[in-house]
Amino acid sequence: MFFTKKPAQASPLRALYGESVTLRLANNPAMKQAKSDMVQLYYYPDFLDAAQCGALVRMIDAKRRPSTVLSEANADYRTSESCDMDRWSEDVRPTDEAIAALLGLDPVHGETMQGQRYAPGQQFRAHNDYFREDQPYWPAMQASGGQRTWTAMIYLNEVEEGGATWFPLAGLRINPKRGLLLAWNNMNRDGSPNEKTMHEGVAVMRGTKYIVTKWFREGNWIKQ
Ligand SMILES: O=C(O)CCC(=O)C(=O)O
Ligand SMILES: [Fe+2]
Repeated sequence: MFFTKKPAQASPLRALYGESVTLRLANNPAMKQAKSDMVQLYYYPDFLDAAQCGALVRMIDAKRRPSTVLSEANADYRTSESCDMDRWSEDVRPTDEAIAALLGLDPVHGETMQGQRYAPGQQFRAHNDYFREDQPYWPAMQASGGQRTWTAMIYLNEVEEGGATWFPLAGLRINPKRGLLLAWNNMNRDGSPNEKTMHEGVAVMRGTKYIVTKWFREGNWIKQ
């Protein structure tokens, strides 16, 4: 008997999210697309101002705890500290809703925004944000809204050295800049997972890196 790896599945629903968000971003003059045939990645400089970034940094500092991952056993895989940002709080909600509106997605698809803090030496090793449907965690993810489609992240400060977000397979490397938002499609045009979206939060060398990340699901994260 042979066990073969199941080929990545195309999905009309995920393809539709790819297409609708792409159209929306293409019509936003503040949004710039990275030059890559492999990954659909967009930049929006100064999406948040200094005061908004500062408020989020203070919240992360107040609530941070060691980060977790779904399946990598390796202890140094994600060494940053994270926290969930309360989407109903008056300090989080406007940013949370602004990100969803920017992408043209209903906020119910958005997971709880995560704050992350990286001290010198801390990193988030190469990974894909989408879920692997052959993993034991998948049924639980399916029940909480299914596959991740788009990722949005915002750098909340400048880092003295290190801390880039690196997409080694797509040849893209983005340096942290306060207020800069990145958004990328984790899927291919046909809605299958795009392996070329593999990325890494490169170790910080000097300074501290603060970001917020928001992952969008194909289904509803918030149950109505
Ligand atoms: O820290 C970074 O630059 C990347 C963070 C990241 O990949 C994530 O939060 O999914
Ligand atoms: Fe990621």
